[in-house]
Amino acid sequence: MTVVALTIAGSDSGGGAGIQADLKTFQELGVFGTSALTAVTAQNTRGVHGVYPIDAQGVTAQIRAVMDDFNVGAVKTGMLFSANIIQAVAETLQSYGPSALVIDPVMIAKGGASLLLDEAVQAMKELLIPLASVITPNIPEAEVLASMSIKSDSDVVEAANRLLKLGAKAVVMKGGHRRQANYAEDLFLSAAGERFTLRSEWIETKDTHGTGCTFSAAITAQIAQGKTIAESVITAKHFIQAAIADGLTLGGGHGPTNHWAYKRLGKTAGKDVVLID
Ligand SMILES: Nc1ncnc2c1ncn2[C@@H]1O[C@H](COP(=O)(O)OP(=O)(O)OP(=O)(O)O)[C@@H](O)[C@H]1O
Ligand SMILES: Cc1ncc(CO)c(N)n1
Repeated sequence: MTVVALTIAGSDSGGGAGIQADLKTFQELGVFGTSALTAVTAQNTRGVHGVYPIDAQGVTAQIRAVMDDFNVGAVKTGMLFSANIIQAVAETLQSYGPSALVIDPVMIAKGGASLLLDEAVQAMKELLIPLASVITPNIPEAEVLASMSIKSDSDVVEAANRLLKLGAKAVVMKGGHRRQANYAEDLFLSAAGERFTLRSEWIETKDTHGTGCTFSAAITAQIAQGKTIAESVITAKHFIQAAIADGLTLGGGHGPTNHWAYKRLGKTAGKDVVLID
């Protein structure tokens, strides 16, 4: 049976992040990808040159078109831009009953451009995060959502617990903005009490455009295929490690990761990833 996933996110004309990264990742992991566009960005590896949001009604209509016609196994959200769009997404998804929902709370692109208005943060916390099967903030996003600064390991745990209190069933605190010696470490915590760290070797590269989108899309593809949240996060870490390690060196700025690497490498993909209880 063909498994279907839906991404609700922005377009990256440069193809490394956003909806393009999501659809490529779904494809590589054997899932049929559908999409609802929230905004068009004029973007490349060097930065974001313009943001053109879709109106909330248009976002709702896209989600309805997909949900009314397909049996969607899992949904992910990326760039949502405004409070209006967040409200439309939350209400529309809820009207179909509970879905497996991965929230990547995208806020700022690598070059510093804002992909979420300040006014939208509250809507994200109140309307969307309570629906999350798992939320995958990077450290700056976790600081905003948990209203605290994150410096130490215990801050990471405290912020994760605050996000669980907002209603997410699980959280992955991504470590790409908080290098630990030679490692990139992501902390997984669930409301049911599971906890582990995924550690991989830190890769020296500037080609990290879209790492977060790719990682959360890989989680979504796995959940759609019936894996548990924890299993999905582990596979996604292998996927992103392989994709960063085999970066494509395209463009003059932060190049995209390599979505082909995971499948090509087979069992050796992300082989340095270690799970620490
Ligand atoms: N240099 C690196 N080496 C190894 N793993 C990395 C590196 N940078 C990021 N990662 C991993 O990539 C994944 C995404 O983390 P990151 O914190 O970069 O997300 P992000 O900031 O949301 O990405 P983006 O905004 O570019 O989409 C995590 O699993 C993280 O550990
Ligand atoms: C459209 C879009 N979504 C997400 C990100 C975050 O990487 C980006 N740069 N662009």
